[in-house]
Amino acid sequence: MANLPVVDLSRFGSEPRAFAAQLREVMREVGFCYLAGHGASDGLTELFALATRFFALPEQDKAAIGMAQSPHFRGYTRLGGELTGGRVDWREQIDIGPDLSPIPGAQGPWNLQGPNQWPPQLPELRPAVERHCARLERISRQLLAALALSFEAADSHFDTAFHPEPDPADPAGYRPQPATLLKIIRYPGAKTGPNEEPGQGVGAHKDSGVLTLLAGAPGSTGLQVDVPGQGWTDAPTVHDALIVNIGELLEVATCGYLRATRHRVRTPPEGEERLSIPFFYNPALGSSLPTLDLPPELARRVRPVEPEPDNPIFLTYGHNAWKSRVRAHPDVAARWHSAPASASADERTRGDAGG
Ligand SMILES: O=C(O)CCC(=O)C(=O)O
Ligand SMILES: [Fe+2]
Repeated sequence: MANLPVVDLSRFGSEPRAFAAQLREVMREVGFCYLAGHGASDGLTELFALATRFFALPEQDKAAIGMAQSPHFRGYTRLGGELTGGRVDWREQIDIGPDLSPIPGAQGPWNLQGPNQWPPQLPELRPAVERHCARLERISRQLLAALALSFEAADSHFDTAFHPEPDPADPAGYRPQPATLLKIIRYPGAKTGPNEEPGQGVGAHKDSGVLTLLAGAPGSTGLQVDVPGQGWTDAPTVHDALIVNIGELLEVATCGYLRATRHRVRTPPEGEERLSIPFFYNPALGSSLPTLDLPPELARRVRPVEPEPDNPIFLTYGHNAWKSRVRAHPDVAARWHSAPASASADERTRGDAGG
């Protein structure tokens, strides 16, 4: 049963305008949908099987690739090792990004470029992740092309933010490419008392980037979406569908026409677990998403981007991601980076972070 709208990507080829308009309105009204017809299901069974094997490894093997060892916020985070909204999340996870060399002498957000940490016990993991990420990157590009079209912009409108030309002002060693992030996550079940709310798997948040494509393992429960006008709504895994939502930067780039919607994961019941693999499609670290010039009939329907003074949005992707990473993993920040989440000229006045 799908509690969120369903859109079918296979329609984009045959009826691009109709598909694009449907996606735009769904991402305006709800900010979340199930995506069918995406063709990326094949690798997921294998990836979830590898995830199960990874999480079953002894604690010391998982700790051997602990994020605390990575100035680039890559690797394993143990249960309770992450915060959202200042509260502990009850999940364990591996964070994986583009596997690149660090930028020599990097400051602040430039530290987000760097190598991953892979578990030596599972040599199959890296190729499986890389295949999955390549597929999801193609799907993300299609979705952004559709959204651009739906606002009467060129389908390539957003591409420069993801694949910018090298700029002489960039730090030496910076590789401009999409700063994607894949998380492989396990939420263990826990007992709740008769009048107790389930615990915080991950606290309520909006994603800080552009697009998120989430795969849940079959039967996994616990994801909830704060659907406007409806409140917290369960978003169970639907066979062969990805869950897609937009992040803060796309809300800003569409002047609030599209909506970044809050979501959370509640701890599953005792004896169950949730496995999920979200893929975050983000611009290059040094890029910001170009704002769309909305056609007049759509411009009349924009909404102000809600101000959230505690949580500014930084338009340059690297700054916005740095804010979220430093908040979510203060131990990593304290060990490697003395600088706080950097304020800069491109600060906006709204936002919430997580993911
Ligand atoms: O695990 C999930 O299903 C959701 C994860 C999430 O929202 C996030 O990491 O940003
Ligand atoms: Fe999220």
